[in-house]
Amino acid sequence: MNYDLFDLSNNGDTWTEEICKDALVLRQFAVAQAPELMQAVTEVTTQAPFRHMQTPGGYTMSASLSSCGSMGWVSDRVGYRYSSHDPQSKQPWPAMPEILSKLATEAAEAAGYHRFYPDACLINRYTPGAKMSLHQDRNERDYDAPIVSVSLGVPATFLFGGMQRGDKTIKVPLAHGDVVVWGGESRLKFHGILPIKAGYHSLTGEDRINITFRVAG
Ligand SMILES: O=C(O)CCC(=O)C(=O)O
Ligand SMILES: [Fe+2]
Repeated sequence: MNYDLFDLSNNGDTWTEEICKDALVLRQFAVAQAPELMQAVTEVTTQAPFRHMQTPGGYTMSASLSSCGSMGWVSDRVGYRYSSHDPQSKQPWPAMPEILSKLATEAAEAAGYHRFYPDACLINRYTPGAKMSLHQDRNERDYDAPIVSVSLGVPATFLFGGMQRGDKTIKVPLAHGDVVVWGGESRLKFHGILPIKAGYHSLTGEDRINITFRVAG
């Protein structure tokens, strides 16, 4: 099997696994709060609905997305970037609900990153078959802050690679409530999501929801 992450700690309900240096999975870290997190996601996406963005290369992303916080990630024919406004509504992105920012700060702390205060929260929705190709998160202004990424609903296989697109990848199964935190030497590593298999979760239906926190600057 290609999956044997090193178990760093185990507190019974939640445990921590290392993908590689400076990349951790906090298993089940967000399970207890998941219903409230989903409620916050629904509040955000009522104001800024999920949409499929265009890539600079002219493709349409299979995951649909929304954002909250002072900066939101956008993609169009011009490129990838952060914007203070939702290009669809021309309004500022919805404020980041406290339950989301607090969870992000706590998860970062649990992974050893102190004082992580994200200004950008990207929400990805994957329906069956949707995926995210290997990419680096590199539109943020500085790379000192980690990325905190929360999985809800239907499971996924996360690919985590190296500094080059062609580097070998590790397959990491992500379940409802798992949180991945990567920073330091892993901050710019390529990662992606394999096509989501058909499934069902009582909180999200057929979807997988991913909430990704960054300091965009
Ligand atoms: O859905 C995920 O778990 C990863 C999302 C991601 O890599 C991103 O939004 O940049
Ligand atoms: Fe990413």
